[in-house]
Amino acid sequence: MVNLPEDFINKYNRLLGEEADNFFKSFSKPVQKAYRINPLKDNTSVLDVPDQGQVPYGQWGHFGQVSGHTVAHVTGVVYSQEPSAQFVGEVVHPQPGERVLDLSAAPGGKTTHLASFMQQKGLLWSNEIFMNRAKVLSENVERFGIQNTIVTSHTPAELSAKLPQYFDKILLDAPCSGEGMFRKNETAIQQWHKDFPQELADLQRSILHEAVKMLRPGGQIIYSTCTFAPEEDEQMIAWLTSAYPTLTLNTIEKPAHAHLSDGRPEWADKQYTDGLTTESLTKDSTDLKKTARLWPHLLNGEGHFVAKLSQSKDITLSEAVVAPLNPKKLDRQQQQLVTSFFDDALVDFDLNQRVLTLFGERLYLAPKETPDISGMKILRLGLEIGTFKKKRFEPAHALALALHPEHVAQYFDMTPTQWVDFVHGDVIRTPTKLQKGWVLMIANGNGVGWGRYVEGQIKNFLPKGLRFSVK
Ligand SMILES: C[S@@+](CC[C@H](N)C(=O)[O-])C[C@H]1O[C@@H](n2cnc3c(N)ncnc32)[C@H](O)[C@@H]1O
Repeated sequence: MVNLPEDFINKYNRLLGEEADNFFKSFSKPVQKAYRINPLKDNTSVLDVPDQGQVPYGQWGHFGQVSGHTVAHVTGVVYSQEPSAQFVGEVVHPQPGERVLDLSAAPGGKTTHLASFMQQKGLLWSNEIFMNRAKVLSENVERFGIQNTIVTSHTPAELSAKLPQYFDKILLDAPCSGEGMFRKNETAIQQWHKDFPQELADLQRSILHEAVKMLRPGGQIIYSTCTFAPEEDEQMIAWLTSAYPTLTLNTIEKPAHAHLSDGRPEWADKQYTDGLTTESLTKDSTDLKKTARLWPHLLNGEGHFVAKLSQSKDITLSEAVVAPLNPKKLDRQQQQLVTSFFDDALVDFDLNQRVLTLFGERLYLAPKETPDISGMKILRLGLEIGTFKKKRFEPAHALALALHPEHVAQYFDMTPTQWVDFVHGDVIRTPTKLQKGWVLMIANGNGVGWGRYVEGQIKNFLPKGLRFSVK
């Protein structure tokens, strides 16, 4: 049983009234584990993760627990994400070809979900303020095989200075007081104190100011938290629409079978939620009912809040123009090495609609929409193709995870035993005749890394940090 802070109990007893009892009982129920299937992969059938039924919204969510050492996880066919968090991506629902910003993106639950909708088309910009967390985000983007994502590590203000009115859709999955995660995460309870939601609300307001600057006329902003706190939810949206009258709240559809709830208009009144008055001034505002709340006592998942707003098409256009990427060209030797890699190893891999560019010694296929990135802290610039090493070119692990078997000249379909050896870092010996050169290593129909075939042996190019022993 979770040990809840007394101030938290008093606050929600007051706010929820008769419903409070069920709400508090939900904290002693087990956390519901879930995952999403990755539609970007060639084979989306999952062999080694339990399927305990579909999450009631979206097409990719299933209940069940994922282990990090399964084929499904290592090949990026599944992403572990609790069910309520899966609703956020459904609300964003980006279209292929759009420019989308995930402003607080680590570790990547929402980014991988948004990429599933975008089908590798358009630009998905995933930013995370903390570099150590941004690295984890970048690894998850790689495993998922996403080709159109730029991963950066900037403050929201640094980003908005570079990308004014740039995005069609912006998700702010905000840093929050995390009350909705109490059941999942003991540390969230320890960090909480009575004034914590208000402190986070101040931070969220400052981030939202920057987010709005990056929204194009007619664009959409989606704001989400994993907390019940009205200060960070209804009060935040009430503030946002009054600070920016050009933003209009949109209705979030709530299919009956999903047990989603409307936002609570009366909770937009801070005097009321602080218990300073018993009659809320905002109780008749129907607009805030358009937002969505996910309550752990009403559905199978943790606590969440989501709001969707549209920017007017008639706002004044920013005078700052965002210049396009100035791709860094290859020298003649690099050009030759890459051409022979593409000719020898790849088949039918669509290089159009993207820009080949060097970033240090690494070669990337950047999304066509990529803006000028000079001076930015970039961790990933679309699809990493490979690295120039003296007089040779080595394909990137990211490329192996993004390619389907039909995109390569030769692949090697591993048996379950060979997969165990491969993820351990071993050489794979095979009587199968292959051409000398790069081989895409396949597990259950999807790429898992590169091998290089020479005389009956496939040398292992799985990055050392990703190797493990299957017990
Ligand atoms: C709710 S988490 C994001 C979860 C992520 N969207 C996902 O689905 O995996 C909020 C993120 O905000 C980041 N954050 C913390 N302080 C921030 C700030 N001042 N500005 C922007 N982001 C911040 C945190 O590091 C954290 O990664």
